Amino acid sequence: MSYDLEYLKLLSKQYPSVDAVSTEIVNLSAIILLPKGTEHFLADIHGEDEAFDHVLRNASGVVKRKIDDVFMGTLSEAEKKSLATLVYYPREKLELEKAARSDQSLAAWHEVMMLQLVQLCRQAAYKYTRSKVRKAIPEGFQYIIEELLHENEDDPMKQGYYQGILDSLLDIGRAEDFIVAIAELIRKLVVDHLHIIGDIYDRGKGAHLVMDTLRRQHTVDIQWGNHDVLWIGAACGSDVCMADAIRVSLRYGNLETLQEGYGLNLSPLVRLALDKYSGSYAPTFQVKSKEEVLEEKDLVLLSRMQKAIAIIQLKLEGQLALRRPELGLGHRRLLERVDLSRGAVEIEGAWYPLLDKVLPTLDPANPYELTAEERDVVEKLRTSFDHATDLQKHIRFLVDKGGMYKVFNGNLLYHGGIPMTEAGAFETFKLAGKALKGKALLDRFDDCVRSAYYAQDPEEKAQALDVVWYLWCGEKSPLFGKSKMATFERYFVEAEETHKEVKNPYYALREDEDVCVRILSEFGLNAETSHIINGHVPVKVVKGEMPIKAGGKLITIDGGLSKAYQKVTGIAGYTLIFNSQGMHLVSHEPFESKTRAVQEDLDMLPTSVFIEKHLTRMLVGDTDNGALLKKDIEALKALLQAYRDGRVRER
Ligand SMILES: O=P(O)(O)OC[C@H]1O[C@](O)(COP(=O)(O)O)[C@@H](O)[C@@H]1O
Ligand SMILES: [Mn+2]
Repeated sequence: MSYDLEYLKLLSKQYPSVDAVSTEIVNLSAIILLPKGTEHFLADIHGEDEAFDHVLRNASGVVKRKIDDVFMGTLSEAEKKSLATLVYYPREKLELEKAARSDQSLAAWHEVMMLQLVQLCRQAAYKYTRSKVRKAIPEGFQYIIEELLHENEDDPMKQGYYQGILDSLLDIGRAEDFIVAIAELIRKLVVDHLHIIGDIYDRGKGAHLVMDTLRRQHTVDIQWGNHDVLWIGAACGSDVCMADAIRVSLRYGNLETLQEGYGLNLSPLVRLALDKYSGSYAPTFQVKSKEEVLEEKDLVLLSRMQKAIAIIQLKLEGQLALRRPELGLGHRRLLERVDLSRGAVEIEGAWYPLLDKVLPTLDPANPYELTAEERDVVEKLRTSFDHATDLQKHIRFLVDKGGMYKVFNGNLLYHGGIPMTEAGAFETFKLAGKALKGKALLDRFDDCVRSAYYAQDPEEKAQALDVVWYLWCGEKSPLFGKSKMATFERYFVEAEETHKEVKNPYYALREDEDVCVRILSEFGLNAETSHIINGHVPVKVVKGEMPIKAGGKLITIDGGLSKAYQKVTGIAGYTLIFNSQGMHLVSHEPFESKTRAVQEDLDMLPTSVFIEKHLTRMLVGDTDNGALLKKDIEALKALLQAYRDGRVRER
């Protein structure tokens, strides 16, 4: 490859001499020979912050495995568990020990723990360059940790020096801070890159806490799930997305995300609920699966609020279906098919009695029109969403770090599916008058989400926001992919056949290896070595379903990290781990609680489900980043040559 002289001159600003450029060439050439960093894949968190946090802290069992390796035969099982808890939750564990020990015993314990953590950290760091480890060390401890990692405490020449560092940390009261810092470093080193395959948001109470954790994560990418785009739409100005995001939260009694997390003011909705829905309501509006015991009167209020916002959602949804007929959401215009005098609704040609006939805000002549009071509620909620600083920060992060899909180190990651016909062809969908399918369709949807966030032109933004709603619940949405979202039917109709949401043919076809090969090729991947990593539909392990499909080409990792799904999966989530030696899928056992984890050294240790071992170790040079580094090395070599033959002068 030949390089433009101007480009080399520009590069010489960063590497101004033969020495500088040579050092960098040696450095990069060494890096590409190191084993690749470990990638972790998680999906379908659904707001379950404590289980998610634990899985991240214990690196899906990798931390415990490293402890077992390093301290085999030297520590008891109880000691190893206690050390593991210290790595996962250093602050909490330190507090517990402080309360339980005398000063003298505490100091002795600190010293032992510091030593053990350094040994463990060495093991976690061994496959990285010094420079990478240095950058990962928390502020304030760079020098000390680096020294300790690169000294051997058994070397008689260095013993005094090594011990001296630990003693002075104890002496000056910095032992606890040191332990917190090195535990954080260990956790960072074992998860080099995190991939989230969608649905951070939904029914669990802590999506906002998960988002905070993700923002602190050093490298992460997110493939949006349908619940995530619902919140993106809600935060960017779509009132129908906002109404539905609130409705789902209330349905699961999740006020934490709305109120504590984002400080959203729900009082206008409370007033509407009390004013219009103070009578009886169908049991389908009752709060589902709330663990904490709420008082009866609170539950009743939540149900009434849920009903009030559900009606607003159904009206706004009808308006959207009318203003964007091209999205094919006409079948969701159900309020116009409600006959209050008969107390029934017509769905696909059949009449069903309404489970709840108290619809005081419904005007049969204008079924999709909000009443003045409803309009006022929507406006006030909108103001609240627009001004929710933390929500807006989270959504910006979600948009910037997220996408419809990702191609990363030979794998294709997406939440739902690629819309397909029964015959197995990529199904087309028209967006802005253009029929699109496969990768092009996903790319266009991706653009729409970004426009929903960034577009300045109000009409462009409004169009994009309606597409975001479609992504949440549309039949040909790659993130949803079911014939309908039967929200109305679930609330108002008893007949179960109306609740059925028929999945896109993709979900059956993905069992077929040829189909997966075609999908991988569509995204420019070599199907021989690549995998599709999928979420969205919980794997029914209890019914014998396997997460590995299509001869290993597709791995679906929605294992029910969320408690709501554990009945169908029978496990408590999956993590896929992709390190230099291959791919490893593990399943988790249910997580009790952070409190019990800290107090009883309870862990959430995984069971191995599937392993695909590489014949040779995969090196940094074999990764996407490695390919970029190799290009950099070529350019640097050209610069070195240019210095040598005088075309570029050293600075
Ligand atoms: O159990 P609920 O609250 O009615 O929610 C069910 C809804 O959730 C969905 O399953 C969507 O959520 P997922 O993306 O997690 O599957 C819809 O298909 C369905 O209508
Ligand atoms: Mn989903």
